[in-house]
Formats: sequence, structure tokens, C-alpha cells
Amino acid sequence: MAEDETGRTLGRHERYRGEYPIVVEGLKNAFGEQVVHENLDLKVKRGEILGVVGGSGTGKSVLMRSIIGLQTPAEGEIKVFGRSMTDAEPDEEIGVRNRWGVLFQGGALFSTLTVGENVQVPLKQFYPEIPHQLLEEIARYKVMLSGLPEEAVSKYPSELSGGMKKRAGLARALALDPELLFLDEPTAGLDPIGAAAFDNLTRELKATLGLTVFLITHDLDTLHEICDRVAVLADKRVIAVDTVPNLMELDHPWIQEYFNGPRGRAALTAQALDELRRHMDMPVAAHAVKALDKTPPGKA
Ligand SMILES: Nc1ncnc2c1ncn2[C@@H]1O[C@H](COP(=O)(O)OP(=O)(O)OP(=O)(O)O)[C@@H](O)[C@H]1O
Repeated sequence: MAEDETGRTLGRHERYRGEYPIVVEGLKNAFGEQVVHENLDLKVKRGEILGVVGGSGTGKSVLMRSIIGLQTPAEGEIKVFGRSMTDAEPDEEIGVRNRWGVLFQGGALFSTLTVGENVQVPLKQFYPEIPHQLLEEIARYKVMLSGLPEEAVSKYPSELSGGMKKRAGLARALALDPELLFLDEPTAGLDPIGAAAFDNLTRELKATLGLTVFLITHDLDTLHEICDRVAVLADKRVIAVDTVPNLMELDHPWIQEYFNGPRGRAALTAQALDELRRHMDMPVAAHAVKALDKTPPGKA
């Protein structure tokens, strides 16, 4: 079961109040000869959106799978809500597993179930005593909370667009009222408007539901717009965890290339424009937005 900082077991509906719901220390993961992580440390703060970035194959998904117990590490310690995930028996983990929700890459919905039935899967697993009608109502509520129209409840995944599938996956991840939300590349494959809408939804859900979010992404706009801090994976470990502006000051080749390369600068300019637009009633800001909008690409 989840524990507070003193080791006291938390009641089923009691929320974790410690500072770090996820603590990873000295993590090593290897597949045969291939060492993916070595001496990896990471602490996720309660109530933050932590972005996780790194080149392809640096082990972002493996890190997430280790934290949620789908990948057994070769070495190291992982604590979620104060409970060690590395030495827990599967039964013991249940008191922790129903406190998180996961949106896997691509949504990972059951294709033979409707959206509503997909959302009901974790509810039935952890709360088999809930009556059928209440299950349906909870599922409908989660679907709408994720920004889908009510009719989507009875649709099958094949009848949904890519963006709607992500929202359906999110609805399922929110089924158990989690405190922790894991999102693996939530905006991959979405058009820029769909991606921005999903970012807004994540930010609103964090604020209204008090979530802590572990967010793997390649999307620079997402990093700039909604992440409180960003962890950078390189050289088999987390080489830095900080705000984006602070990371941009670091003298690491991958970080410089990523955040200060052309795409990184474009994302930064877009964010600055957004900030200014929010203050459009101020004449100076309105003027600046007009001027920046006219700046030719590459000159911003
Ligand atoms: N089950 C597995 N068996 C063997 N190797 C694996 C397994 N899962 C992951 N790997 C390897 O571990 C490394 C890290 O994979 P992972 O999917 O975590 O990378 P990633 O950083 O999420 O990459 P991307 O950004 O491309 O999604 C890769 O080299 C991958 O091939």
C-alpha cells in the first residue's frame, strides 16, 4: 500500500501528501548486453508536470515502464507514493497501482470494446462491487472530462480520429481518479491545433484534479507551454532536471542542439507570441505581436 513519509500506510481514499510521489535512485536497466540506464536518479515533485525528453532510444519509455512496474530493473530503487516498487509483491502493489493512470503511446485501447467499456475496464478490475449503472455513469463522466462528446461513449476505437483516440485513452487513464498520470507522447501524430488543445486539457486537468504528471514527449511546444520542469535523458541517466529556461543555459551538446536549434527557437518564439496575445489589451503588447508576426522565418 502507499505510505506517507513516515512509513504510515495511507487509507484507500487518502491522498499522498509527501513532496515526491516518485523517487528513482541508482536505476540500471539492461537488455542482454545493451545497458539502457545506469545510475539513473530522478525525483518527481507532487503537483508538477514533469516533461521527460531525450534522443530516440535513450530509454524514456523503459523508464516509465520501470516506474509502473512493467519492467524489472537490474539494479536500483524505485519508490512510488513512498512504497518500494522494486521489492513489492504483486498483491502489495495494488494499493499503489490504483493511484495512477497511464496513457500509452497510441492509446492502447481494446478495439472490441466501446470507449465507455474501455473506461470501465480499470474500474471493474479494482472495484468489482460497483453496480453496472454506476459504472456507466462514471465512464460517461470521464469521457466528457477528457473533452469528448457524450456520444463517443458508445463508439468503437476504429470509429474515432487520432485525437479522439488519445482523449479516449486519457479518459481510461482517469478512470480511477488517479493522483499520478503517465503520458507517453500524448501529442505525437496530432496536428498543431489538436496538440495545443491536448496540452491545454492536460494543464487544466492538472490544476483541477491536483495531478502529478510524468510526460514523455518530443514536442517542444508542449515542453514550453505546460511543463513545470523537464528531465533530460542522455548518457544512460538523467543529466539535468530543471525549467526550460534554465536548461537552455546548460552547456551540453544535446541540450543545446535540442532547445537552441531551429525548432527549439521556433517553439520559444511561438510561446512568446502566445504570452503577448494573452496581454493583447495592452497597446504595447499588441504592437509587439504585430511586429513579431511579420518577422520573416529564422529572424525571430
Ligand atoms: N523489451 C525490450 N527488449 C529489448 N530491448 C528493448 C525492450 N524495450 C526497449 N528496448 C530497447 O531499449 C532502448 C530504449 O527504448 P525506449 O523505447 O525506452 O526508448 P525511447 O527513449 O522511449 O525512444 P523513442 O523516443 O524512440 O520512443 C531501445 O534501444 C530499445 O530497443
